[in-house]
Amino acid sequence: MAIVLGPNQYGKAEVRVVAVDRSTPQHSLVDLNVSSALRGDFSAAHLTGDNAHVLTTDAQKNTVFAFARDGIASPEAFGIRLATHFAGSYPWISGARVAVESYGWDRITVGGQPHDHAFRRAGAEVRTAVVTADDSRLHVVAGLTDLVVLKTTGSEFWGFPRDAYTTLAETRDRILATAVTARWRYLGTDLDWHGVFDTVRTTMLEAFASTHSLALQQTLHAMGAAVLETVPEVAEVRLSMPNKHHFLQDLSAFGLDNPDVVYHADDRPYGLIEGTVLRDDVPPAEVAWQGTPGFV
Ligand SMILES: O=c1[nH]c(=O)c2[nH]c(=O)[nH]c2[nH]1
Repeated sequence: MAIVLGPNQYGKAEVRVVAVDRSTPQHSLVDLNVSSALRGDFSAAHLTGDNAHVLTTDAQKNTVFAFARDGIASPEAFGIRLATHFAGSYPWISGARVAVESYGWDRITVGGQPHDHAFRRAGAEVRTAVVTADDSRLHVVAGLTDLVVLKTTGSEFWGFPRDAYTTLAETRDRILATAVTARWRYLGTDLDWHGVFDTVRTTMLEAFASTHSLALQQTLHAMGAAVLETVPEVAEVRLSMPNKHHFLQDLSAFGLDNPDVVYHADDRPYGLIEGTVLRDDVPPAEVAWQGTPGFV
């Protein structure tokens, strides 16, 4: 038996960089969490500790800060800049993946006016971009995590088989709530990144709201399909959607009725509905998805 070195990569994870634009009295800020990972011939470092091929993770971190000095146009553009730079930096580096998380900040309003330089975190939702430079091809997968949505009607769930352990009552009207985690792969690498992101996000929200849901699975498909119909630059959409159950609370112990008014929002367990919606005329690009956890 021989022991061989298998696939490997290395980089700096979770570089937290905040860039402030002070070019006008109304400041703006970009708040990112950037992770880089390099692939290539790093066998000597693993086998003998010879670091001649190791572009240090410290230098990777420094590159993130240095590139931020020129401005961070968008998570996608910043990721493309970094991934292209790393992949081209030494002959033995064959590819790079740069993952960017972007945290939103809204202006605080004071007396009804948006403040020039005071902000509050925009909630749990995170915008993401993963750029993979591989064999001189670039792949961009954008997305969002924890877009929490709820509708108070327009959701049914019935017609499921009843085995020995099925107790769930059929319902023709229920609360539907989820925290959308979505990733979508672009066909282009030179797009209006903010504009196309906003279109995808709005399209998913509108599809969630306007689809009369017979199952969260159906809603998931409708959201992905709406994105593909609306945005030709998107090749595939992967969605992970927990079913955040809301159970009608029994108030009879207090002599009260409960005509669909008071619910218990349960946090666990939750149904987890995941799926991919894709065009059938576009070649797959699995390399673009490597390292994206939690998606089928
Ligand atoms: O939309 C739903 N899909 C399911 O698969 C499921 N299973 C369940 O218990 N409730 C629901 N709701």
